[in-house]
Amino acid sequence: MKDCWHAQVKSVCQDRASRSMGMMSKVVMLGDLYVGKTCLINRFCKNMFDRDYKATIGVDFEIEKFELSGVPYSLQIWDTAGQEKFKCIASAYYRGAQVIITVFDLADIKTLDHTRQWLEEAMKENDPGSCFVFLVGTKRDLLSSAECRKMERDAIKIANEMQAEFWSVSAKTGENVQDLFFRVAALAFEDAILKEVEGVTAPTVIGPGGLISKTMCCITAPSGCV
Ligand SMILES: Nc1nc2c(ncn2[C@@H]2O[C@H](COP(=O)(O)OP(=O)(O)OP(=O)(O)O)[C@@H](O)[C@H]2O)c(=O)[nH]1
Repeated sequence: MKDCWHAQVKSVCQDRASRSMGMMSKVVMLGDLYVGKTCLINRFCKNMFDRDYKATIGVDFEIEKFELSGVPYSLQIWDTAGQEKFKCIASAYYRGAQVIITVFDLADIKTLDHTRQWLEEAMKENDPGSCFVFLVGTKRDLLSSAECRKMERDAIKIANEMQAEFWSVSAKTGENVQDLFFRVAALAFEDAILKEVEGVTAPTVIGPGGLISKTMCCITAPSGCV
């Protein structure tokens, strides 16, 4: 069965690769103003960090291109404004997300409390269970290791409630930023391929993903597949 699943995945990848047919997944970043959403995207997509704050007006997006198992693959990363006055514009872009990243500032506990509300808003526009959810604490560089561990304990509780994967990062130093987005890409890519493989039911939880770089990816079979 596992061999059969691998063969089907391989055939979908080969077919797409031979036809140079790309795949794309939509990622939506949300969270309070000033938590560092734009900086996180800029660190990953442009390897840059800007210490000056420029509020996002409504929404913005970046496309990051990869090649996974020979298949051209892109993440369309939507950066939404945290300011209340732009909420109605930004929420129009929540629909159809494969991945929702709720972002908070590790140095500001109230932004962590607000992540539940942000996720609730995003899930009004998406079907339950249709998205991978990440909870990401930013500005890790501003905290001592002890402060960081304390915040992370609180954040993990909320991540468990949200059924989200928790990551602690810094856009300033770049710590964990690339690993976070590679993990996002691996999960979203596996999910997109699974949906294409006929007769395979997508599992609720997908395994640890594969090793992924901008030029290669190794896909693991879902845990439910024997
Ligand atoms: N020290 C430190 N500062 C950061 C980090 N990430 C962002 N900042 C700073 O935090 C401020 C806000 O960052 P943005 O990325 O603009 O925040 P945002 O969440 O996109 O804000 P809105 O667009 O209003 O929703 C800026 O002054 C950044 O320089 C980080 O990892 N470490």
